[in-house]
Amino acid sequence: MNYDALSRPATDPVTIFEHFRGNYATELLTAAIVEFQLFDKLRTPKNSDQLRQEVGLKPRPFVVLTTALRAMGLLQLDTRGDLSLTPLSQEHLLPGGNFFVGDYVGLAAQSPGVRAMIERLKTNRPAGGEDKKDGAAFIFREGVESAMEDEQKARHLTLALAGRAKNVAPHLAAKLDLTHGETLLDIGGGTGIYSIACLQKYPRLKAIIYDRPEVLKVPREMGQSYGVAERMEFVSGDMFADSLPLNANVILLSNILHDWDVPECRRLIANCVKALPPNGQLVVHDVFLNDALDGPLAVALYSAALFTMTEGRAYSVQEYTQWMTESGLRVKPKIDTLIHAGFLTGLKSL
Ligand SMILES: C[S@@+](CC[C@H](N)C(=O)[O-])C[C@H]1O[C@@H](n2cnc3c(N)ncnc32)[C@H](O)[C@@H]1O
Repeated sequence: MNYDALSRPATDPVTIFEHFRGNYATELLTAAIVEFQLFDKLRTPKNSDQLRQEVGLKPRPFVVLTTALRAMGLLQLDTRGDLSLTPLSQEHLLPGGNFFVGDYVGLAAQSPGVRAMIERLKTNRPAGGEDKKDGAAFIFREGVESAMEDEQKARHLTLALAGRAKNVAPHLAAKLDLTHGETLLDIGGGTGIYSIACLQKYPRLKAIIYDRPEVLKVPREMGQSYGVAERMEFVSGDMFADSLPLNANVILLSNILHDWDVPECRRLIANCVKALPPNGQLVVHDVFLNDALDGPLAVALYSAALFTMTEGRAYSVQEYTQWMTESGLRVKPKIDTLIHAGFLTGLKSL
């Protein structure tokens, strides 16, 4: 009997993900206090870019750190771009204050997680990316040591994502209207579970799973188990360097753009739009920070996880909409799926 990718979990696993990512709050807060003395440097409000240069961080780590601290209610940003302390951080995180708790938080300063986070923030490089032993998880591009090129590691990492995908895919398939979808190109498709759910919902739909060669071994097996293999195609390539298949009228980027920095996101969106026919759709399925980049806290902490593992972070609807619009797409309002995720659909004009 075939597996069913459309049945939903009876309970919402979101809190498990939130507990699991809680360590990033400890790591970022401790790094801000102990390593960067960020609160001390903000005794008077300071332009955000000036503070960034003072602490010596590149834009991506600085955004990840300050987004989380703003989501924790410890920093605020005004309309001129000045960062300042909140009453909470003023009272408890300024050295010398009667109710200062920074030394207490500093007890975690030598923990391996905090040290690793400080290293990532300072270097702006993903864990394993320069390391021939491990390789970076989930990302491949020329010049980065990637775990996705190793059969066992690629399988392990890809199957680990299946746990999340099986919960979320039924929600995506229920809300993504593919009535006019003929072929869905799932770029960086991993297990292919999102496509498989759509194939089960839409019996005439076909799907192309595009990924690295070692990863593609997994969705080939999944297609058989879920009984949709005859409508699946598998194409290996480098989504940045190689041309994308041209025979799809819907392209899905599920949990892809959050792995990359802004220039790569813009490039990939532009490449997808080029590969689509007129009236084709680009679907960006991901997590979303709010447009002010000060929350929600759960997404800000997930952004830290993405930051340490990949070259990306979480982005806002406004950021994605800007990149999609500049590539010529008309973007529809976000629709939520599960576990802080949702999708934006961009329509290519005729
Ligand atoms: C975070 S996973 C997302 C998997 C799946 N779409 C999901 O939502 O669970 C990122 C995927 O992108 C693939 N990938 C990374 N860099 C790539 C590249 N340059 N070309 C093609 N695929 C790539 C990885 O192998 C991995 O399967």
